[in-house]
Amino acid sequence: MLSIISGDKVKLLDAAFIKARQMRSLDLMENAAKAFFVWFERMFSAIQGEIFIFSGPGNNGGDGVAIARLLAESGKSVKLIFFQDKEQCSPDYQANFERLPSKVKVLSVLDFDFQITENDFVLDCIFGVGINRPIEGVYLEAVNKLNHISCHKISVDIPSGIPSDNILQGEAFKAEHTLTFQFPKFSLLFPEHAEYTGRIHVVDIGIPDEFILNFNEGKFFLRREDISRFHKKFHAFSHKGDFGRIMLFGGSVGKVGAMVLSSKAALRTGSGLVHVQIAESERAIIQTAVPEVMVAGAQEIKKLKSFDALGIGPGWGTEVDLAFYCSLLKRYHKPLVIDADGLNLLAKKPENLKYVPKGSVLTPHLKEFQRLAGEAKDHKERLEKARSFAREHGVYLVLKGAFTSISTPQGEQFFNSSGNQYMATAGSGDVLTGMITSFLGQGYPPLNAAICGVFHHGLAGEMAALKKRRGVIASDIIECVPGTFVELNIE
Ligand SMILES: NC(=O)C1=CN([C@@H]2O[C@H](COP(=O)(O)OP(=O)(O)OC[C@H]3O[C@@H](n4cnc5c(N)ncnc54)[C@H](O)[C@@H]3O)[C@@H](O)[C@H]2O)[C@H](O)CC1
Ligand SMILES: [K+]
Repeated sequence: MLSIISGDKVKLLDAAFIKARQMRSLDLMENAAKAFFVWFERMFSAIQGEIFIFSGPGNNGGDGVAIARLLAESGKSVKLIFFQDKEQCSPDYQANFERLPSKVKVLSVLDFDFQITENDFVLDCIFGVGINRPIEGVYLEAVNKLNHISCHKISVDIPSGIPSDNILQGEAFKAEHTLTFQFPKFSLLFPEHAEYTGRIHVVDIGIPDEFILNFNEGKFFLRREDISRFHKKFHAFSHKGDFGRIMLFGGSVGKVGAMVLSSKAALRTGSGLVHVQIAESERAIIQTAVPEVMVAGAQEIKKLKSFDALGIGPGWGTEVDLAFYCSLLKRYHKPLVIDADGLNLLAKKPENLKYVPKGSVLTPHLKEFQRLAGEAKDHKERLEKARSFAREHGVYLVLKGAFTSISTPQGEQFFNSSGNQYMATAGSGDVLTGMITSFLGQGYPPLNAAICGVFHHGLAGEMAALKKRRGVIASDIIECVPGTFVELNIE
């Protein structure tokens, strides 16, 4: 799992690593440039056009100079555009400048005519994590011009202008791809920056994760290779009971589809037995749509404790009897999952939050979270609120969106990397509720259930989008859930 550390710690990390390995900072810059080069060759194998590298005065600019050398040596046509005289640039920038082959054309931004065409590439190496104020003057002018040119655009480490841990003030370079070193910089995960970052790629520059862990501030980035360790292993002698008995509450009149999706998703995630508690009049619908599901009667509701997990909220409506809801929360002492109207009802009467069993998983989207925790001025503040909320109420808070975050009662935050924009479709959240409840019912600790639920849900969305793109609907995501276990090699 990658640790996400703040920009001002990156310098400390580099210094400590260089010292421990007895290497030079220049060598680390070379690693970064090589990592870029390898990625670039893989992504854009048959490039036509020229490569324009815009290099600022710091080490981000230094990366750009080293990249210029590697690309030129591999036969590409490269122009390096600088902003400051060499003497005013960082020592590693200067050292790389000395090593530039003569075939790299070097010119000042003041002399550059910005004649860049569609097939050309612009590499943005103006500022990295060392940016300490909004860009202005020649930098702003160049960024504005580049933002109006149509060509391939790649930011190195972070789009220039965006601070590594804060919301952008002013303007920044708009990239099609951002190749970030070692771990995604925190601000790359903010929705406010989506139009600047383009697709985000993380490349290793040789600093082991365990080393970075020393600088960790409780933020982690979840990738495909991290997921199997959060899974439980089942064996040939496992029986239906081991896969859990769960009960889902929701599906008011006209919204029974939410329960169809949640219950189907739970079954596809591996639940042994799924009961649903829905409006009387809607029973026939669910039993026709999902014959594997059982409808709960008064008996089951009485024996709530015999269920391994509960999922509350999809399509429940806000007319639910609050006394009934509170009695569920009070009578059930194990972690459960709350979504949609289950959350809206808590937002209406926040005093009932105290009845939510500790360790439960709450899965609001941004609007539902706002109802629960109040307005936030930006995503950074929203994530802070999510962290405090999880701590204060002793729950796992899954804040849904791109890079869904999971905040823990201990104050950690995990950011998910799977999924895509096509999952923003009706019922997608109901699917996630079913999946997390299913994992919880299979005996996963709540954090593991949340992590596996969120990652597999996103991966299923990616698989569904391969053939359907914006035509993906929630049922397609469910159909792809079993394939995610195959894809990640989970038994
Ligand atoms: N471990 C790694 O991830 C490595 C990353 N590398 C790269 O180095 C940069 C960070 O380099 P640094 O020199 O600290 O910062 P910058 O290049 O971003 O530039 C700082 C430079 O610019 C001045 N400055 C800051 N803001 C402004 C502004 N708005 N206008 C004008 N000037 C500004 C500041 O005073 C400094 O002089 C990282 O992102 C990676 O790309 C290394 O290559 C190796 C390891
Ligand atoms: K940059």
